[in-house]
Amino acid sequence: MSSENNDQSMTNRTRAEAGSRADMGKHGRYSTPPEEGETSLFADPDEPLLAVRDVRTYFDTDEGTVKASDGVSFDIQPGEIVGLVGESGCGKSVTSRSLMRLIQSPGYNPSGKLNFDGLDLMDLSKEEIRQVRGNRISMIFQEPMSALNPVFDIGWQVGEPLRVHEGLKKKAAREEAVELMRKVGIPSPEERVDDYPHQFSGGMRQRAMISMALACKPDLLIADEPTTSLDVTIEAQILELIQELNERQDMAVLIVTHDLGVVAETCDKVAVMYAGRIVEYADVETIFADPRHPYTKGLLNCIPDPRSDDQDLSPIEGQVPDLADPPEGCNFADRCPYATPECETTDPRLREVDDNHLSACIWEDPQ
Ligand SMILES: Nc1ncnc2c1ncn2[C@@H]1O[C@H](COP(=O)(O)OP(=O)(O)OP(=O)(O)O)[C@@H](O)[C@H]1O
Ligand code: NI
Repeated sequence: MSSENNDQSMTNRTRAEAGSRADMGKHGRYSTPPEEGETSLFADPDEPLLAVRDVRTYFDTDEGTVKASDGVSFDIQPGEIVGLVGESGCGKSVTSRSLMRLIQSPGYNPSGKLNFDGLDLMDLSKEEIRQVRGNRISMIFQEPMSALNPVFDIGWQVGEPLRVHEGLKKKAAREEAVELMRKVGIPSPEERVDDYPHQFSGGMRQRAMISMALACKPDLLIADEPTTSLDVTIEAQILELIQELNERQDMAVLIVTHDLGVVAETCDKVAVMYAGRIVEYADVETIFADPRHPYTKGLLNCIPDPRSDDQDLSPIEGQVPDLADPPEGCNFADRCPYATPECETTDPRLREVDDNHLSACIWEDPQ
C-alpha cells in the first residue's frame, strides 16, 4: 500500500503543475484533465482503511448499459465517519452495496479497485468475501426487516455472526447477543432476546440490526439510510448510537443519506454524489463553508425547512441525466448555472482544488 501512496503523491504533483500552467478564468483556474487511469486523490495521502478507486458498477439491460456508478473514488480513514450524499437515484445504494460485493442482479458488471486494509475486495473469491462481510465490514439498511428473518428469534440472529465468524457455540453466542443488545440500548435484553422481529418496534428493530452488525467488531460499518424509516426522535437516538459506537470501538462508518442535516450532525467527511460520480469530497466543515462543485452549492442553497416533513433533496432545476446515456462532457452541465462551453465537451475528473478538498468541476472555484 505504501508504494501506491508514493505513486499517488507523484501523480498529484504532476497534476498541480499542469493546473498552474493552465488559464485563469472568472471561475478560477481551469484544470487540465488527468490522464486516463490516474487514480490518485490527495497530494499527501494518509493510509486509508478503504480506498475506493475508479469503481464502475454497470448494469447491462435491454435499454442499454446503466452506469449506476461510473468511476467512483474516495477514501475512508480508520475510525472516521464519511457521508455519501446525493439525490435519489444518483447511485448511493449501488455504490455502497458494491463495496461489499452484495449486488447479484443480472447484467451486473463491476470494475475498479477496492483496497480494504491491504485486501482488494474486487479480487476476493466468494468464500473470501464472505469472511469479510459481517465480520470486518458490516452493513445496515433502511428497512431492518430486510436484514432480519421473521422466523428466527432476535437472539439467534444477533448471535449469528459470532457463530459463523468466531465459532461460538449456541449458548455463548446467545449470552453475547444479550450483551450486544444491551450495548445498543435495547431495554431488558435478557427478556427481549427470545422475541421475534415482529414483536419489536421499528426503532428497536433498527437497534437489533445494528447490534448484529457490530457483533464481530467490524472496522467499517456501512449504513444505507439507516434512519429514513424512523421518526425524528428515534432517528436522533440511532445517529447518536452510531456516533458513540464509532468513538468507543474506533469503527469507521460510511453513512449513505439524502439528508444534509444527518451529514452535518454526524460526519467527519462528505462525499457528494451526482449521477454515478463523486463530484466533491472534503471534510464536513469545508463542504458546508466552502463548497466548490456547483452541484454541492445547489444542494446547500436549498436545505429544506427542518420543520417540514419533506426532507428530499430535489431542489435544483432540471433532470438527472439518463444513466444509460450520460452526456459527453460534465453530466451536471445542463443544470449548472456556471456552465461554460468547455463544460459541454470536457469530462471533469475529481481533483484536488485545495488541501484535502476534491472537486470534479473543471473550474476550481466557480462563482
Ligand atoms: N439491478 C439494476 N439494474 C439496472 N439498473 C439498476 C439496478 N440497480 C440500480 N439501478 C439503477 O441505478 C441507479 C442508482 O440507483 P441507487 O439505488 O443506487 O440510487 P440511490 O442514490 O441509492 O437512490 P435513493 O436515494 O432513492 O435510494 C438508478 O437509476 C437505478 O435505477
Ligand atoms: Ni439508496
